[in-house]
Amino acid sequence: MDKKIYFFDTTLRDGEQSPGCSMNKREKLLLAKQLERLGADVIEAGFAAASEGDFESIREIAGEIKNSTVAVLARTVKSDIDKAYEAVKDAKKPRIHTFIATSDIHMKYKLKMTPEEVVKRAEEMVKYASSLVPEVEFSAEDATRSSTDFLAEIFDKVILAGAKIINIPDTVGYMTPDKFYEFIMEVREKSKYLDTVTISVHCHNDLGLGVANTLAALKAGARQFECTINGIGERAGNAALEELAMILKTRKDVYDFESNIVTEEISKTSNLLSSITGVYVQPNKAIVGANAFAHESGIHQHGMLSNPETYEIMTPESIGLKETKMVLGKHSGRHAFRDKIKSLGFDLKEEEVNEAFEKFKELADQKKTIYDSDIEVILTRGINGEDDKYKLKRFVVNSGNTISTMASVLLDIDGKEVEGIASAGGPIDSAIRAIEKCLDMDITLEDYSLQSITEGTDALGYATVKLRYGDNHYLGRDVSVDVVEASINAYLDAVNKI
Ligand SMILES: CC(=O)SCCNC(=O)CCNC(=O)[C@H](O)C(C)(C)COP(=O)(O)OP(=O)(O)OC[C@H]1O[C@@H](n2cnc3c(N)ncnc32)[C@H](O)[C@@H]1OP(=O)(O)O
Ligand SMILES: CC(C)C(=O)C(=O)O
Repeated sequence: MDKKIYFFDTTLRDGEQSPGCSMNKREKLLLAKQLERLGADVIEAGFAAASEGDFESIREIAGEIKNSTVAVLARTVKSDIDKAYEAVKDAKKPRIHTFIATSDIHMKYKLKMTPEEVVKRAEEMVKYASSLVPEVEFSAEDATRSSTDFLAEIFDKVILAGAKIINIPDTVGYMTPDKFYEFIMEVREKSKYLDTVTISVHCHNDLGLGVANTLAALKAGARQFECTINGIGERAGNAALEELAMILKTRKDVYDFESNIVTEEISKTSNLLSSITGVYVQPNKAIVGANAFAHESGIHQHGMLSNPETYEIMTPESIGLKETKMVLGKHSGRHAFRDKIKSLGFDLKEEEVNEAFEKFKELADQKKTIYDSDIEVILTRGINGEDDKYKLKRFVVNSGNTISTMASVLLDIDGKEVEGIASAGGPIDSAIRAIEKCLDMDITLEDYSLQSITEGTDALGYATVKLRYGDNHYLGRDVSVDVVEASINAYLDAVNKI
């Protein structure tokens, strides 16, 4: 059998049926162009009869896209097909995709048509669409809850009427991989002509099996997949294009097929869709999630640094990412920490690395995410201070909107404990005054500033203090997630310099 797999992307049609994923004309065109760069064989641009806006978007996409087929969806209704034709007639490679439901429940309750009427309608409309464009696809909606005898019958009729692609959608995501394989094989056996056209599948993800069912269909002879970027689509979505593309690439030993997908465009396409719709994928989403190529735990990071294949079956470059992310956090070890230090340009002795590592672990216990700037601060500020004469032992600040602020600071001054208590404008002011009470020195606070230097509400506060003592000026700095602590230590840093 043919080894070529046709990727039919329906992000702009079924994907757009996801609540919150509507796109305007400009956005649809932007995405269509990116899908073309990604190598989608077919781009289903929309449902022309749905609205004037959708019609116009499809028309514009049809005029711009040259390398992919531009498909448009239509019910087996003449006016839908006319509208669909008007929308894609200028495309270099147009396709009309028409569908009608074939399961008993859909025919009886939704269409209110007999099976005979459904077959007749499908046959007539496929014939009509085939008189307009060279490529017509027919879908049997809710195929997987339809009788295989009935499917074989309707497929044979529409193939004779001109359908070139027959789609077997798992409309409600009811299939399991083994069952879907058997189902397709059974329809193929019962149909006279199905093997003369391209078999397609369109799997929904209601049971989380969209991709698995698509792969089973591939084994059963399907050669076109209908899928969407990030797996968006009606209800739980459709089979995710990026997952299918990377499965075919990574497990070529199991699925020896060819496709046109340029996998290096995957990350870009996924990001573009998210930024257009505002619907972002969960961090652990396969292939395109923020954590798909990120490692936090020490044992994994050590393995990755020794040989990336220890924990990665695909390279980040293969989906268009620059590199694997080594996320430093409380599960990280010295190997990754040392590597990060080097990449930030620091050349430290082993004892300094160990000392900084301890500080980093302390910080990681307090902060969810450790940014490069956090590490830089630890490296520039956090690895000295042991020989200081003035050290903070403890501080307590009482503050609120209905009480006056009170700070108590306990210092270790040359091995002796000295406590100061003060009440002033706010927590930082009170703490500084409390320190001043501990010191028998004529110091003037000339300047003070506090900056958030990392991200998030748990960001590190960077305090800078400028003191005058005699004729000289002394600068002190410190950093902490607690801004009062950072301020006290910055003050003491300057005092120690005195
Ligand atoms: C499984 C899928 O994803 S199928 C695609 C689903 N996508 C969409 O529905 C998005 C676009 N749809 C729309 O904008 C609207 O539904 C329209 C414009 C197509 C039709 O709107 P309305 O005329 O107001 O009809 P409404 O949507 O309420 O009902 C659907 C009608 O189409 C009929 N119908 C449904 N599917 C088909 C079909 N494949 N072929 C023929 N008729 C169909 C229904 O029986 C119903 O007919 P009725 O109005 O005579 O009762
Ligand atoms: C129109 C068809 C292909 C569809 O979207 C479905 O059955 O889910």
